[in-house]
Order: sequence, then structure tokens, then C-alpha cells
Amino acid sequence: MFPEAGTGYSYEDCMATADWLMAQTDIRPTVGIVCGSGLGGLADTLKDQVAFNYKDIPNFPQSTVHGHAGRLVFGTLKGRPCVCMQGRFHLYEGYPVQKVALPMRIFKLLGVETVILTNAAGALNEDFKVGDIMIIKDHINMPGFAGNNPLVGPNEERFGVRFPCMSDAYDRELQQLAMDVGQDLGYGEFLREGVYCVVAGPSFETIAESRMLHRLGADAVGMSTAFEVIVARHCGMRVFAFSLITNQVVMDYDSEEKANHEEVLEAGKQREQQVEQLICTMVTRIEHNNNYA
Ligand SMILES: O=P(O)(O)O[C@@H]1C[C@H](O)[C@@H](CO)O1
Ligand code: HPA
Repeated sequence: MFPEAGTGYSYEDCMATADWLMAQTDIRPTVGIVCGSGLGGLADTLKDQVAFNYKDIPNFPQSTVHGHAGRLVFGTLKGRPCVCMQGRFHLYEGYPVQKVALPMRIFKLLGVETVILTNAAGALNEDFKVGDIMIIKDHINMPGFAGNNPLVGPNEERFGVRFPCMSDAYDRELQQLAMDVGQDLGYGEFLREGVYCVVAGPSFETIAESRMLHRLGADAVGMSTAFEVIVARHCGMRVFAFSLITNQVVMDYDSEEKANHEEVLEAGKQREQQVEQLICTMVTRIEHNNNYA
């Protein structure tokens, strides 16, 4: 049912990728950023860039989705060394879930301590609007209930324990920092918090599915992030994530609305600057309050 469900990458495979990257650049990132659909512009704002196409990185998957450039960009944000994925991997591209989340282990081996993930998502919460930024406080891994968890398979103790806790997956201090930064930047009107539900995609949800996810407690639905979060937490990195609400999920049989990827990318474009500013300022403050790092 799932592509090569048991396929993982060994510690040595991950080390080989990290070593290859570290041999090409002197930048040693402490912050790792993953750009969601249509949100890759942040990578272009990094200074002192050293960038790699995914196709040139040993063991790395390729981006196949419009709006995901497929570049790993090293550089600095306000002087802080960062690495930024300009494009991520999704289950629906046909990758096994371990491969979808593999870059988190590479981040870890590069020295990353804090991971910031972004995504595009549809709003299930009727109070949310297109353009809202939802700080993720928790997730529901729908494919996980059917066994699609990136930690399935032999556990690699050098990364983490067999049964990692996920009740603290999303760092509360970083959520508060995002709220504070958002208020300071004047983003209070479109800053929300909520629960993100990942589905496998690529089809968008039916009305019945959307209603079910909403009743289960999800505020937004998307096709990524949770797998990366599980792997990042397993290997001890701190996680902050947010969704850009790019569409209102259709939950009414009378609605004429139809979800589509173009509106997702367009909504990303509209909020690009604020998203970049939020992350950039957060990164600066993480640096200032070393207790965050
Ligand atoms: O990579 P993200 O989660 O931002 O991408 C979302 C989910 C699908 O890949 C796509 C749907 O438009 O955007
Ligand atoms: O409505 C959606 N559903 C699933 N994934 C998404 N990514 C952006 N919008 C959506």
C-alpha cells in the first residue's frame, strides 16, 4: 500500500550525505528551515549563500512538485548560520515516508539544533481566513494510523530512542516567541494557533473527510510536516512549525469552491513577505536569547 514502507537509510548513509555537504561549505547551521508550497522565497534572502540542487546531493530525493524548487541553501540570516530546504518531499510523490523525512537526520548531523517548518494548508476551522498564519501546537498523523510513521523499521539508537514522546513535539517557548514576534510586527490580526492534520494526498479532501477531520479536532489540513516533525523530535532537535492558510476547505455541499494547487501557490505569494519577516525575526531572537538554542 505504501511505497517501500520498510525502507530506511542507515546512519552511515546519512553521515555520508552530511559529510559530503560539510566538505563543500564551511557554514555550520544551527537552524534548519523547511519551506512549504509557494514559500521558498525565504531561501533567496539568505546571505553568503552556498546552494546545492537536490539532484547533486548523495542519497537526496528530488522535488517533483510545482512550487518546490529542489535546492538546499546554506547561508546566514541576520548573521546566524542556517540551512534552508527550498522544497520538501511528500508521500504522494511516491517516496517512502522515511525518505520524506530523511533531511531531518541530515540537519541533525550538520549540527542543527532548531528546526522551523512551514507549509501551506487548508482551513477546517471556520474562524480562519486565507492568509492567516497558524502556529502549529500539535498534529494528527492520519497516515500514521495506518502504519505510515517514519520511525517504522529498526530503530537507530544513535539518532534516538525506540519510543519517542510526541506530547511535547512543538516547542512551547518557540510558539510563545512566534506569538511575541508576530505581535511586535503587527501581525496579530492574522496570527492563529491550532492543530494540523496531515493526509497522504495528492487528492484534496472530500466534504465528508473534511467534516470528519474537523470533528476530530484539526484546525487545518495539509500533506506534509508531521513526518519531518516526528523524525526531528526523535533525534532531539527543537521544532517550531506553522501553516499558511491558503484556502478554506469545502465543508458544505452547496459550495461552488474547488481546492486547487494554483490558489495555494498564489496565497503563498501574497503572504511571502510577512512569512519571511516572521522567520527572520524569530531567528534573530533565538540567537539573542541563547536559552532558546
Ligand atoms: O509542502 P506543503 O505541505 O506546503 O504543500 C501543500 C500540500 C500539497 O503538497 C500542496 C497542495 O497544494 O501544498
Ligand atoms: O485544503 C488542503 N488540503 C490538503 N492539503 C492542502 N495544502 C494546501 N491546502 C490544502
